[in-house]
Amino acid sequence: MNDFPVSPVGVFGGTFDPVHYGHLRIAEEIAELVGLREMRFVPAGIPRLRRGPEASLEHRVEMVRRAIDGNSRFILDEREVVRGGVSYSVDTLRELRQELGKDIVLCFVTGADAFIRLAEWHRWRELFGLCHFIIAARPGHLLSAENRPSPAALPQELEEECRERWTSSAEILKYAPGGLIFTAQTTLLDISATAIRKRVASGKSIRYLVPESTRDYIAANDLYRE
Ligand SMILES: Nc1ncnc2c1ncn2[C@@H]1O[C@H](COP(=O)(O)OP(=O)(O)OP(=O)(O)O)[C@@H](O)[C@H]1O
Ligand SMILES: O=C(O)c1ccc[n+]([C@@H]2O[C@H](COP(=O)([O-])O)[C@@H](O)[C@H]2O)c1
Repeated sequence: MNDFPVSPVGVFGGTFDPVHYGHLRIAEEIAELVGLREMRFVPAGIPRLRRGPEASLEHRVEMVRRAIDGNSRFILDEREVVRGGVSYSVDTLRELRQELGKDIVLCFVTGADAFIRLAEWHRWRELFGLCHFIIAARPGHLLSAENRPSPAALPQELEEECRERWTSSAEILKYAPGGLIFTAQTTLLDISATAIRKRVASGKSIRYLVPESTRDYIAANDLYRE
């Protein structure tokens, strides 16, 4: 426990194939709501538990770099692509804790769809010793009346591990380096990278789903065309 509030650091891991306004908007709202001193966008090298990605690592990183440019709280953290190979969040969080210190508050951001699969992650129980989780609702993965993923959506071992960790107070997160789970009431945006890739492949517009920098980059590099 920290004796005084510590301004947390957000860690937003993703495949970002490509980054879109769903990511950017929840990152902005969570940074504001939780009072993050920074939000680190961490593009995955080779992501676990999914096929792909379609765009190369360099392209995905570059799209994130351009999309967050100009937001002083948003930072590109390239450690997973530099590390190479399959990306394990436990390695990333361990490194960050070592660099930033044992008292720093780390908040790992996930959409509800990603969180319900947490028990499939590498050394997943260790994650709670390293960070808090901030869950963003996502259309199709709505939250229960208690503002959590419905217990029925969580596998039993995850539900049990989470049971004593839920908090409805963003303020309380600042007093412990990790171990709690908070659901953020962010704007529901039905935007996914899958739908964006499909739209590009079929020659449809992606304007207003992604920043203009991302749209320009995809066009200039001929990404996601079949
Ligand atoms: N529209 C959204 N609302 C809330 N969370 C989101 C949204 N889009 C992505 N996320 C979350 O952001 C993180 C990174 O997402 P990712 O880069 O895989 O994008 P995606 O749109 O889910 O991609 P794909 O469609 O390729 O699976 C995940 O935790 C995911 O749940
Ligand atoms: O560490 C793991 O085993 C692990 C398994 C699946 C996903 N993750 C992380 O979760 C984040 C979101 O993943 P994704 O596939 O939804 O883009 C991203 O940072 C991934 O590296 C991590």
